[in-house]
Amino acid sequence: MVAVLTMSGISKQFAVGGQIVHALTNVNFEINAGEFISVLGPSGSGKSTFLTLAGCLQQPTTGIINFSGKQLNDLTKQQKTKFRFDELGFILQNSNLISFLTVIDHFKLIDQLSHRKFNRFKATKLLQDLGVTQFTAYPNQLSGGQRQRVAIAKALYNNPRLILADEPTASLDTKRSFQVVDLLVDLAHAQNKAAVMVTHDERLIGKSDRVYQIEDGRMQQIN
Ligand SMILES: Nc1ncnc2c1ncn2[C@@H]1O[C@H](COP(=O)(O)OP(=O)(O)OP(=O)(O)O)[C@@H](O)[C@H]1O
Repeated sequence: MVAVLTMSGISKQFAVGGQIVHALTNVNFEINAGEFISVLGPSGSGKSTFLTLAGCLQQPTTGIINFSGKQLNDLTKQQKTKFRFDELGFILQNSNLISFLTVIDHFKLIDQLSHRKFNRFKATKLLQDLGVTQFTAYPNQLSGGQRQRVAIAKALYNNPRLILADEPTASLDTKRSFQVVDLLVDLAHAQNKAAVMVTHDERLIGKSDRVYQIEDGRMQQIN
């Protein structure tokens, strides 16, 4: 087994109005290449804090985060930005698409930023696999569900080693939700990716290799 992400003894505290909020307490987590892991938790339990730490978007108060043997705590701001772009695929609740770019232009932009030739075949295949065919539409011409599927395709486009999905099915109907989860599971298994999905929806965790639960900032494996 090849560990992609290891979080050891992670705690995160915030100072709010003279009080300390313990968002995460002594979290230990590991995900290997080829694994699909679900993290279940109610609102305010620490799920977003967990994902932002895993995604190198903020620093833990204590603890060590390793990505394929590299300590993320040690990276400079610039190195972190490059690391996120090269290695991570983020799927958020809201699609965060750029209003003045068409669907296909979002993929052209990713290739431009990477100084690569645009791979139209790869972009359209990914979109079609997710049920999106409106390649020349602008975000405001799509439904919320369609926008989210474009965002998922975007996250997968750079072929990331780790996929971090924050309630990725929040704006999708039941059928599409299961399709998206199936796609993430397939990606993990067939392409040896590590994928973490944070969700409150227990119906979606059936195909997970492992399930963690997070409550009041404490995380434990339940399955
Ligand atoms: N930047 C911050 N400053 C102060 N407190 C914070 C900050 N970020 C998170 N918290 C607190 O940490 C705790 C965990 O929050 P977090 O957003 O990680 O939970 P969550 O499970 O993602 O919730 P939700 O599902 O509602 O988004 C909460 O008590 C929250 O108020």
